[in-house]
Amino acid sequence: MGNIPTTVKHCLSYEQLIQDYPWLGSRLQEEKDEGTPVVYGTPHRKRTLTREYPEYVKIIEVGPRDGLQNEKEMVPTGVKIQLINMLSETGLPVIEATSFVSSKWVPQMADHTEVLQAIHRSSHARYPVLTPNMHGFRDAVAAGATEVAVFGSASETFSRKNINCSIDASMLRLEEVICAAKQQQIPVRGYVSCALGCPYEGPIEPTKVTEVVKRLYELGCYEVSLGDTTGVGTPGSMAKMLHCVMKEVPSSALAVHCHDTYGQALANILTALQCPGLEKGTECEGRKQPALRDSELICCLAVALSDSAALKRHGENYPIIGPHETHGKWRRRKKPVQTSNYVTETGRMQ
Ligand SMILES: CC(C)(COP(=O)([O-])OP(=O)([O-])OC[C@H]1O[C@@H](n2cnc3c(N)ncnc32)[C@H](O)[C@@H]1OP(=O)([O-])[O-])[C@@H](O)C(=O)NCCC(=O)NCCSC(=O)C[C@@](C)(O)CC(=O)[O-]
Repeated sequence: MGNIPTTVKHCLSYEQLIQDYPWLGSRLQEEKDEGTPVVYGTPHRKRTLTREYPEYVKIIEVGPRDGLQNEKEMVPTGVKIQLINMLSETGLPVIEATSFVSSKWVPQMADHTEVLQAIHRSSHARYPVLTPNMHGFRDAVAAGATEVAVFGSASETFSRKNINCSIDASMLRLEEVICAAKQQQIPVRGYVSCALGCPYEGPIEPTKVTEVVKRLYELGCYEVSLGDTTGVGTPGSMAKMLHCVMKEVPSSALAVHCHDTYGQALANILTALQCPGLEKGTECEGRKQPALRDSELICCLAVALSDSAALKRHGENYPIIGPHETHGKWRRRKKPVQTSNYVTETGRMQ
């Protein structure tokens, strides 16, 4: 495997994942041997993992947006279009195409309209775009967006740094966007950044994450993606956070978005995949949730696929795009590799 990073090795080989995280392997083996779910942790931190993995994992490709948004060099519009078209050909069901944010804040996404209008839309895929406010929403709809994503944060400081307003103010903005989208029958996804920690505030309480997720869900997001924005999460903090959020928001409306800054993304995703759904008949905000079985768990796993060789064939010398080092920053690999999978986002469980 040479200098291929851990995450890529994990994507290529489940055995490698188990080798690098032996504790996962032993527990999986225990489960297999005993034929029952494993309960671990001290009594007050008990958590049961499901024995089976979901039968279906929805992959949400976010590379063209989250991957490219902080590239130092401007990625030519044609390359972005080519990348999205190639991703569409892989059969991915959802490809986040671009972002209708301010080009003063994120110059890499300034060509959002050209990108959205020029891509070949596959009939089996959806192409959501980020819209932080009504300005962005209107531009996105005018450019032909048929699905949008709004984003908030569980950290007050991150919210101010990222979108220049408090969490409360952002909810008012997002409510406007969600209402306008509803009127036009445009589905809205939500993101909550810093779900497992903030680069400014450090650890974020799962109850705070839950509060913001619940608000977005109640406003009308059909799915809320829990962002480990700087990749500081661990299987332990992921399990704790999900456990808390799932008490208030049905797992069918949740996704996880794991950055691989510290090589933990796959382990965190594995934890999310093992997380049991709500118990049969659980009351959630007065609505009776459907009974869920392990086999009905649906988890999304967004893997940014980048193929430097393919991009080169199209006349652009773009090295492979790597996992985030800090929020939104992608590490440029010293040497391009042939084809890699970088986990950037995951999850919907149902
Ligand atoms: C949210 C804003 C726009 C507020 O930006 P602001 O400066 O506070 O907005 P404003 O309302 O005061 O407007 C200032 C100027 O921006 C313009 N403007 C206002 N809105 C737009 C718009 N939509 N598109 C284009 N222009 C816009 C507006 O027209 C005005 O123009 P001026 O009159 O000065 O010429 C700004 O802070 C912004 O664009 N931030 C970008 C944030 C961003 O893109 N972050 C990265 C994406 S989030 C993420 O990556 C996390 C995620 C989703 O991946 C999950 C995870 O990893 O955790």
